[in-house]
Amino acid sequence: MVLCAVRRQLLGCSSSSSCGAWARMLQRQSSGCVYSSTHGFNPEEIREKLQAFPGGSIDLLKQESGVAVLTINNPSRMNAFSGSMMVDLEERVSQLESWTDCKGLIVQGAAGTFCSGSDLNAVRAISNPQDGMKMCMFMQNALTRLLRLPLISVALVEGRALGGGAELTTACDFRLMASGSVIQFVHKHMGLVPGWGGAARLVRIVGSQNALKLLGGAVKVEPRSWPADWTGRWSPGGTPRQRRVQTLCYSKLKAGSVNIQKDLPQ
Ligand SMILES: CCCC(=O)SCCNC(=O)CCNC(=O)[C@H](O)C(C)(C)COP(=O)(O)OP(=O)(O)OC[C@H]1O[C@@H](n2cnc3c(N)ncnc32)[C@H](O)[C@@H]1OP(=O)(O)O
Repeated sequence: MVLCAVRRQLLGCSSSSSCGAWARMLQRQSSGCVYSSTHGFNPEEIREKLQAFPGGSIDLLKQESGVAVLTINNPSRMNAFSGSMMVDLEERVSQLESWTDCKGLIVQGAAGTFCSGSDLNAVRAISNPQDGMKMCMFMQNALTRLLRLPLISVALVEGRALGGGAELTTACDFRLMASGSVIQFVHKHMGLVPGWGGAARLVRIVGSQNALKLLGGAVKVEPRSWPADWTGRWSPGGTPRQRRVQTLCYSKLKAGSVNIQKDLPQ
């Protein structure tokens, strides 16, 4: 029965309302973290340390439509992630994991920009490599769980997505870029590698050659230079999954909360 339900879901069956629920339940069972105690990782310990760097918030709006909106909210620092926001993110992901009716997720930044990555003040204050590593493990776990949520997720990029902000966009199924927006893996300027798992996810999205170019050159990705199949920008064809997310995004965009990118249908 389980296999049958999965198969029906894979075949795009929509006749049974329980079909999607089954698949979501199974996917939820297979979701999990990258790092656990077997890797010497103690989330409670790093949570406590991260809370010492407060500021901003990660806000979750659960809409009756089953579409959730996750907002990175720290405008005075261009939505950089403070330590407490990292803990917030993990909590919001847990809330989404237990919201079984959630169908779609929009990840956006507050006040017209997406996210400028890790809060550099917190990064500097986490002064030893061990804690830096634990912070990265914590974020990799949270973003892996975000990506594995059994729903369609889209990063709505307005303004800049830099460093960890660029990595965050790779933890969504799709990236939708407003005109004038930029995604840039600026890590190399600081002698860093993407510590939030963004490099591995980027390879899956754009392939290893393109990922090397984007990471090694800190190339600015702008809406026109980011091919449609990387972003999931509107196109008449596409897979049923792409069409569903496009419809979802379009209704959100029509509602007026972000600027409509020129190449979206009017
Ligand atoms: C594994 C994760 C690795 C990482 O994410 S490392 C962080 C990577 N991100 C960055 O390097 C971005 C650094 N920020 C910038 O380049 C610029 O601030 C940015 C985003 C282009 C915006 O430039 P402008 O529009 O000129 O605005 P601004 O520089 O005056 O910034 C406004 C206020 O926001 C602050 N801010 C921006 N990004 C921040 C960050 N990541 N951490 C901490 N504070 C940050 C900035 O310091 C400024 O604050 P204040 O008004 O001077 O008090």
